[in-house]
Amino acid sequence: RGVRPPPTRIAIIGAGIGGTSAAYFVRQKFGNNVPIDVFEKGDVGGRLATVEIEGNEYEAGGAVIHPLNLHMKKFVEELGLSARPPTSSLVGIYNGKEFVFEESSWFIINLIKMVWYHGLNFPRMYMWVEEMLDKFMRVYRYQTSDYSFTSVEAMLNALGGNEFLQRLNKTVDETMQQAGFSQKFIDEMVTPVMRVNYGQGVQINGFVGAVSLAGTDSGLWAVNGGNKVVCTGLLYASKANLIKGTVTSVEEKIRPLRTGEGSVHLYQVNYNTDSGESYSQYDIIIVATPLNSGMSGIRFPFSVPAVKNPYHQTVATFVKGKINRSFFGCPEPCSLQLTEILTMDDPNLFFSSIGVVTPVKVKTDQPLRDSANDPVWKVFSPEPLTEQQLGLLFTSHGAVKSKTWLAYPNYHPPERVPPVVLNERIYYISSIEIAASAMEMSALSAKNVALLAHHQWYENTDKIDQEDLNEKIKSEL
Ligand SMILES: CC(C)=CCC/C(C)=C/CC/C(C)=C/CSC[C@H](N)C(=O)O
Repeated sequence: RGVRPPPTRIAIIGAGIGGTSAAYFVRQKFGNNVPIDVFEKGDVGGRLATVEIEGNEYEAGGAVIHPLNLHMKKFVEELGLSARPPTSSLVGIYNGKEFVFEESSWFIINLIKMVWYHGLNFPRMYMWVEEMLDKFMRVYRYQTSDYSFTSVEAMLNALGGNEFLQRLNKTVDETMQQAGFSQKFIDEMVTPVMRVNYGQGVQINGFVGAVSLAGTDSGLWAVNGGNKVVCTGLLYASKANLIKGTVTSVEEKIRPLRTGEGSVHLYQVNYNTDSGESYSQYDIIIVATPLNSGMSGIRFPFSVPAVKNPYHQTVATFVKGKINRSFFGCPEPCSLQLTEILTMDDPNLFFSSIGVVTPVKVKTDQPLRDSANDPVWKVFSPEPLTEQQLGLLFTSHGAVKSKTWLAYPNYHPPERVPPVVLNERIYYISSIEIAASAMEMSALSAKNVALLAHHQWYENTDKIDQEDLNEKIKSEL
């Protein structure tokens, strides 16, 4: 049997972090001669977007990266970009009436407060998250050795066995209660973290809950110039062809071979651009945009399971102004120095968090915070803020800009996980988001899909869905 020729053309739908990292990994795997088309109806970067306020740009979507997110780290290094540390903040937790926790600028005071209010819940939480993170890190070894998975479940199982799989079936509330965390700690500390990171409380699944808690680790960072520059960089490095258009449908086409013997099965991507309707044909299609209702609207010649639920709406509103400290129970003159206010679950609260943000570009000649000027605050809320609500949160304000996102899945365990393989040679990167939506999750799903597409094309089955991978890899070393 001869070696199969490479695919004639590969399509990637979506130029967010999933789609652009797929272009990068597909180029690595399939070589320089395969044409890659990337379709994008909006801006390159997708949900990694910025908002401009008075000449500065601020992260409006995916904002933070964990120090152990190795794909994002490598992209930044290889693209010659640089990291920007997040601004230090003083965090307060607000229950709708008063603060249940106020961070101090003194480490020792925070330590005493934490132990006083929550006993050993804090250190235990860090250990709990670190244990999961340790297992999660196995993915990098698997991928470096070219192993791939045909489903999110198979990947999670290879990383953390049944424990990881079970995280998708229970809420983070149940999971943490069963692990012995106090309900007071879950309500006062865990819920606010879920609300700021995923706009939802502790009813989200235990896996995304742990990822969200990893987002409280120290050393988080972002990309200097904006996280979206990783996407433009990856697209450029992959030498893919960007098609600015909306994909409307994918059709299957059977073309008889010229020799008269047999036929080839191709996929036709139909799309609209400013110059009208068009189509192109491909051997492989990678879908890197959520197919959930109200999102992409692409029609396929088959049904896609588990993508019925719409994504969760989150509005990011940027306000340059003076926060109304008396709204938070501290009438002027008020010594409240908090720069990040997270909230507990309270049906009367119209926002989930409010915090000071700094521009995405590090300017050496400008202090990160400038006391002469009002800071820019980012407010997360489920609905756009009304004038009246802005008036409650700010005593005075200048520029206001907002961005409404369908940001991440509505998490409702037990989760129905969408497939990674939608059909023969059609792959779905965004299925990973039901486990957890984060930049690194999309990047690793993209690498998995690039490996899987390559192995399936060249019928390399010994690199797909291998059992006991952790042990197998150890014996290979
Ligand atoms: C399994 C565990 C504990 C971690 C996996 C590693 C990982 C993906 C860490 C990401 C942590 C992080 C930066 C969380 C922030 S939440 C995502 C947020 N919505 C955003 O994208 O900004």
